Amino acid sequence: MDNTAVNIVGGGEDEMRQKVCDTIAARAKEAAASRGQFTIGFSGGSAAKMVCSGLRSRKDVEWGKWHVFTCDERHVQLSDPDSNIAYVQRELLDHVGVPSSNVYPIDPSVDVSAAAEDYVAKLRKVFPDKSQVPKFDFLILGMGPDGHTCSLFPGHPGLEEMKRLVIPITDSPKPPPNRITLTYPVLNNARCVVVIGTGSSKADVIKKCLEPDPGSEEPALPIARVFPHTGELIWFLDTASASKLSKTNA
Ligand SMILES: O=C(O)[C@H](O)[C@@H](O)[C@H](O)[C@H](O)COP(=O)(O)O
Repeated sequence: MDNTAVNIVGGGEDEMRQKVCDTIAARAKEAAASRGQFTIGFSGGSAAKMVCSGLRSRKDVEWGKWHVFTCDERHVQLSDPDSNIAYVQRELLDHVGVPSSNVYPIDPSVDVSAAAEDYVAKLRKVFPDKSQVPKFDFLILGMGPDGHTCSLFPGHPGLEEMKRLVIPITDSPKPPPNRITLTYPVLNNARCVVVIGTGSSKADVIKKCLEPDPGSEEPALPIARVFPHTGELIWFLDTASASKLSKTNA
């Protein structure tokens, strides 16, 4: 069953923000009703900007049921402008009622390897069954022009990690170099993954992912390896980032 939906939103950033946030609010309502909580992972960059600004004023969300993680995080102090969770805290969580005990920052006081292990322990507070890979209700992913997502970069050994849930990265080509990131076992176990792609700089990589050259022998790009086993995969693209897709998609 192909569980991928490609939504090309032609109405500009505001319409895209509205559609993405409507999707999040709907999945959050379903999760809260059926499981009593909503577990979500934020990526950094433009996806976080779009989602935080779009969710901040919503009144149809049970914020007390949310558990907020980051799909990847820079290994910096929480006061550092590069901190993904600090951005989400400042731009969204400070404006709504998510309990601080339900927000999971990294521990920047330990080295990046220990921070990855600490993050697994934080995941296990919300997903305690160690026989199961954590199953997030919702993950928000961005992608770079090189096809990276989270802090999983082309050609990086982390792409092959199939056991650890979180790994340290010390050579990120996107600064800063030291990060932690969820791995594919977690990404592909989610109930719903949204990929947000905007701007012409992403057009080539989106074409490669969604309309791959059948004769290509290139390894799949990191964002193209996101394919939830049973969950939904929803791409939200604007017209600029979708501009190289064939007419049947665009
Ligand atoms: O922490 C990070 O750097 C992000 O999680 C990263 O994976 C981001 O999502 C992409 O680099 C796209 O960023 P833009 O959408 O801002 O280009």
